[in-house]
Amino acid sequence: MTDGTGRATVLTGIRELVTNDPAQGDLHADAGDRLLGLVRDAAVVVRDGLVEWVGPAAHAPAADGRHDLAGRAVVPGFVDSHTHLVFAGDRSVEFAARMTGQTYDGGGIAVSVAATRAASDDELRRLVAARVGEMRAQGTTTVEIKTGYGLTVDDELRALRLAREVTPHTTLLGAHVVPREFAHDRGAYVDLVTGPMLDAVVAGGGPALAENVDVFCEPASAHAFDGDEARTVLEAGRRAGLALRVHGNQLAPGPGVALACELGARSVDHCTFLTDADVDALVGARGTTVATLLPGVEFSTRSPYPDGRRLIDAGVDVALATDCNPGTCYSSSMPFVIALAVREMGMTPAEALHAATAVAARSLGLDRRVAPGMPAELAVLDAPSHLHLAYRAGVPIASALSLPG
Ligand SMILES: N=CN[C@@H](CCC(=O)O)C(=O)O
Ligand SMILES: [Zn+2]
Repeated sequence: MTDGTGRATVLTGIRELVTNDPAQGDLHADAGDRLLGLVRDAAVVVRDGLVEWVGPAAHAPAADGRHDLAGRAVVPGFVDSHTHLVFAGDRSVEFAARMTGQTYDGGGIAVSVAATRAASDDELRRLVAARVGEMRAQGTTTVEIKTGYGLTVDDELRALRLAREVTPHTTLLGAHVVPREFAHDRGAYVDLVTGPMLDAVVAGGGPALAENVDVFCEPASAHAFDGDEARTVLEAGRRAGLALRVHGNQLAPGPGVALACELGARSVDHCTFLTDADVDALVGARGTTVATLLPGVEFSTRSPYPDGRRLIDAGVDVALATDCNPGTCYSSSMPFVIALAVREMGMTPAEALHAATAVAARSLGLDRRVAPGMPAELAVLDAPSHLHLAYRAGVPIASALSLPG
């Protein structure tokens, strides 16, 4: 949306505009419309990639150019706050085996590690660009990318550099699993991650290659990290100046959620198996720690879906993301995730869209409102309202909005 010309473009013909800004919405509207700051028959003025004006079309100011959306809905661009896009190789056979009853335990990650280590920079660059393009074509305008398929200092740094070519929102996931070569000395691998690997990520005095550090905390998997190991990784990441994220409670109840809340992580992701105490911890961490639900994973691993309704009713901040990765969910589609959240997790269409934009953004330290001064990160729906995201599941109605140059 940035043309850098100083010219203002007015977007017209917007049947429904979702702003995520309650100040924009109608105070007498229903709860969902208020949550979304919904404006009907709206206009938006954009200049140099920033929103300059938002409101009813009847009051739109004059602009240098005009872009007519012909009755479509416009929503904030989706924020995919949990992905693992830097990988090579194919694990479709593992997916097919799961569909006939095999369970997921993280063991297949080693297959992606081997293929990713063997790939050239150019091959990985091409794969990442194709995946980001696929996301943009489905309405995602912001993406977080984790490492985790390198698991050596050099391979993890390479993944971070490649990720940084497409997004500033990068996450070191050196503690994804214990690589095979360290299987008999897990402690030495935790030492590598918390020592030389983190040092290399923040070396040089400039901005770190990663914004966040993450850990797959899952005592139910021999491959992932237990609570003590996860705490060691997260505390080292925090000392290095990184924000914290956690893969927690994906395969079974465990310490991941409690640890994330205790340490003030920005997000704890998956949250598939939660105890009452975990829900209480998430309620207590509201405003700091977001529960990021990844229903594409439950779909692709034949697992029970987390109870989004229960979390929202309890007052937890709930975000949605794809977790696009070769093992547990090779889908880049935020509309698919929204449809699953509505169909399978008891979330309303408004709550799901808010979770996929405003709350996911907050988990990255961002603000995803459509309001004056904000980046014009918008998605257009080939439909008259946001309800169609779940209603027309599987139909490619969403795309990132690009203004004609
Ligand atoms: N659970 C850990 N990591 C990924 C899966 C990685 C893989 O299987 O390749 C996830 O978020 O689900
Ligand atoms: Zn993940």
